[in-house]
This record gives sequence, C-alpha cells and structure tokens, in this order.
Amino acid sequence: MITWNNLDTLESFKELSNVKKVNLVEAMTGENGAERVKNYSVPMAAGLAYNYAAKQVDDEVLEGLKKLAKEAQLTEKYAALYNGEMINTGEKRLVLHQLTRGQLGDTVTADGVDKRAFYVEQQQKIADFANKVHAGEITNAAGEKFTTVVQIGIGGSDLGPRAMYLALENWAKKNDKFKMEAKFISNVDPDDAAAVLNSIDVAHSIFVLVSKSGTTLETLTNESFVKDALKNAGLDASKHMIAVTSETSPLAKSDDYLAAFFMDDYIGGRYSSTSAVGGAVLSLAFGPEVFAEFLEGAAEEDKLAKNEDVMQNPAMLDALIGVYERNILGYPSTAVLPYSQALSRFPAHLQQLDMESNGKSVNRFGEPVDYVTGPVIFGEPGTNGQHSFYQLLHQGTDIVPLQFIGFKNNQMGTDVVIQDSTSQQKLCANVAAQIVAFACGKADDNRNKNFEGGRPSSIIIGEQVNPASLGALLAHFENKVMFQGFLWNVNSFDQEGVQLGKVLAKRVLAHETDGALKVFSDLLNI
Ligand SMILES: O=P(O)(O)OC[C@H]1O[C@H](O)[C@H](O)[C@@H](O)[C@@H]1O
Repeated sequence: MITWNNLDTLESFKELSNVKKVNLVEAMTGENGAERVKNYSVPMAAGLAYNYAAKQVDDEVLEGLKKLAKEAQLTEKYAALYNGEMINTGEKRLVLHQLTRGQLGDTVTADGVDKRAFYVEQQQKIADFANKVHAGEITNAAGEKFTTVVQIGIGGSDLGPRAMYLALENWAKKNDKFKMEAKFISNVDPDDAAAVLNSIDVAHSIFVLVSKSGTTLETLTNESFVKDALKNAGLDASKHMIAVTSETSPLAKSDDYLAAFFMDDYIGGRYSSTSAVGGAVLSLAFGPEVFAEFLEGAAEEDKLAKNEDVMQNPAMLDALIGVYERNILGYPSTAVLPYSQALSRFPAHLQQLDMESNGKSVNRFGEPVDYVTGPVIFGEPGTNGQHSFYQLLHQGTDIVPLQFIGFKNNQMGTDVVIQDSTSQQKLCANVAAQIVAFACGKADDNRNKNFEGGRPSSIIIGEQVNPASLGALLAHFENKVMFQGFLWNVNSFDQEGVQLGKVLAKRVLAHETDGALKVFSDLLNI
C-alpha cells in the first residue's frame, strides 16, 4: 500500500535533520580521504560510475538517507509508475517513458493497446523509414537522396533530441555511423529558422515536425516558415516533411506529411528523447542501430533504478543526496558540469528536465508544501565554465552543489602533446583538480586568496560518450528527477507554470491588453 506524504511529515526526514553535519574539508583531507574516493562509488550502466566521495555525506548520513528512501517508498512508487498507475495526477495520465526502452514490470494496457508494443511498433516504423531514406528508396521529387534532417520543435521536442544529436555527432563520424547531418529550429525568433534555412540545401532536406500536442505556437509558426521556404524553392512541402506527434493531436491525420510517427500523452515532453521524438531525428542521423544502442543503455540504467538497496541504485542515491543538500543543508542551486564537448547542450536539457518537473510549490494533491523543492539548474561544459562562473562557485557566498561528468577518452581520437601532456589529459586533470579544490579548499592569510572549501560535488565517470553511455546518463537523470519528485511529494510530470505566459502572449497578439501589459506591448512595438 503506497502512501503519498509530504517530506516534512516523514519521521526519517526529521531524524536526518538531527544527524551531525559532515565537515567535507576534514572528510576529504583526513587520513580516510583517499579511501573515501575509492569507496564512495556505485556502478551505473554502460561502464559509468557515480562517485559521491566529495559530497557532504558520511556513513551516518547515508544510513539516514536509506531510511528516508524506505519510508518514502521510493522503490514502490517507481514500480507503481512503470506498472501503469496514474502517477501524473495533475493531467490524469500514466507516466510511461521508461517503457519506450524496455519492459520493467507488468504489461501496461492503455487506450486498448499494450503500450510497450505500441512504442516498439513506432520505433520499427521509424527504422524502416530511416533505412529507406538512407538507401535512396525515399527521395526528393528529383529522385535524389536526402542529406540533411531538420527538426522543428521546442522544449522537450527540441532540447533532449538536440543534446543527444550533438553528443553523438562526432562519435558517429569517427565510427562510420554518420548518415545525415541534423539541424534544429526551435525559437519563434525568425532569425532561428532563417539562419538554419540559409545553412542548408532545402531540396535535399527532410523536416521533422515534432509536437506532442500539435498546438505549440512556436512550432506551428516555424512549420509555416519552412513550408514557405520550400514553396519558394519550387518544392512540394508534403514530400519533405514528416510529423512526430500524439495520435490525438491535430497533426495526426493531416495529409501534409510524407509520414507520421507517434508518441502519446503518457510521455512528458522532457522525457521524450527515447520515444519517437528523439527516435526520428537520431535514426535518420545515425541509423536505427545506433538509436537502439542508446535505448539499451537507458534501459539498463532503468533496471538499476529498481534496486531496493540505495547503495546499489545510483539514481536513487543521487536523488536522496540532492534532497539532503536542498532541504537540510539549504543549498539553492546545482551546477551541471560535463567535462566533454559532446555534452555541450546536456545542461540545457537537464534544466528543462529538472526545473520543469520539480519546480513546484504544491504537492500532488494541490496543497502548498512548507519546504523548498527543485533547485535552480545551470551549467556549461568544462573547462569553459572554469573561465567564467567558477569564481562564484569557489568563493561566492552561496554554496552550489556540483555535478561533474567526465570521460577518460575523447570521441575523435585526435589529440596533441603540448608541454608533456595531451589535451585529453589536461581536460581530465582539470576535473580532478576542481573536485579537490572545491571540497578541500586552501587556507591563505590573504582573505581574497583564501579558499574555504566544503563545496560539495559528485562525478559521473565513464570511458567515452557513446550511444550506450549517453542513454545511461540520460536515464540516470530522468530517474533522479523522478525520485526527487517522489520525495518532495510533487507531481513531476505536469507543467502548469508555463501556461499563463502563453495566454497573455495570445492576448497581446490579439491586441486585447490593458494596464501594464498594454504599456509593455507598446514599448515593444507590437
Ligand atoms: O511537443 P509540444 O506539445 O509542442 O510541446 C513542447 C513544449 O512546450 C510546452 O509548453 C511545455 O512547457 C514543454 O514541456 C513541452 O515540451
């Protein structure tokens, strides 16, 4: 029997607040510091490992977190989710994104169909379509092969797929898996679509219109923008566009598309990278086998998240430590710092994933909560961030927990030795140095040069960014956010907070404004 309780009503949470706080400087510089780095690590899928040695925890805090996981019924709630209970209470929907990559529990039947079978069928249809495009069986009107794929979508229909594409682009080129270049149009700023259209040959481009709802203003506007460009080039738009949407959306039955592939309302936009939303563009760009490997990595990570033993469940442990930092230590934000150029847009994806999911101030029953929920998420790839905002992270007045991600190997295999080390070694040396600098600090009589340390971080370490490790990484964060939502007792799967702005923008465009809205509209010349 599952009960959904607010975090501050849980006995184990109250106990946890009384557990002695860890002095991270002492823990890391003391005689057990090196042992800690070896031991405070848990394997993830695809050769990744989550190391939490530089987090502000010790065995006693971890014991407290284990009790919290049990009392909050995290394992049971995850099982309820993947077995098809209506976890998204706000929208009265199931939450099935894990089913797009594997069967974790019972057969889930909804809308009269086995949902796993439905997702696999869509993957198969996408694979057939992509193979035909690659083989030149589906071509443009002149019988020439398509060379470029352009995704039109925003939010979850853009950020995840774009981040995944960028993560695998160079890996695919290096490993002979690169089939088509992908571009993305998302912003309603006309300069976005115009710049992408200027950079491609439209006659050899396939456009993937992605919108779960089929009603998003930005996406429909950009669709018209692209259709105009195709028309101006003397091309038939319907021979260049495919749609990815839900079967109930207005786009589903249109004849305007070469093909349509479906996801459904049980997959939140920000959780849709492993559905047809990511599947179409990634299968076209890299081939269906690469997409399948990506799904496999995610599925393996989902399985790990089932583990009742917190110490063997990286996503659950990460989630618990995050809640401890937020609600007991009082840290307001989290920086995501991938030391990997391939992950350049991964922090942007995590911003949506985390902040749209857990940026809530009412619980799943609509009652206000008396504690803080989701942190502000931001980040940049290392080492670029070091030369930008790390000053505040090292010496600012707020303590910002850090999530490093690092890989032993690069993707391209091109490197040079300069001053006795390769660029890859320099990259990895920097991440190791930063973890220790943040955690341990360095005393200096000159206050301006003093580093207090005690700034917690964790690191996910892997061999290389490849389809499987990327899938595992993605699923790790999706599952972490899910577990944190369970702990905070919020519904992580709706996003009512984005509606008001949309309604007001429509009023502005219809010139139905007054007061402040009217003045701002006038200032912006609308
Ligand atoms: O895929 P769509 O229905 O076009 O939605 C695109 C995006 O817009 C919405 O406003 C939500 O904030 C996002 O969660 C969603 O991913």
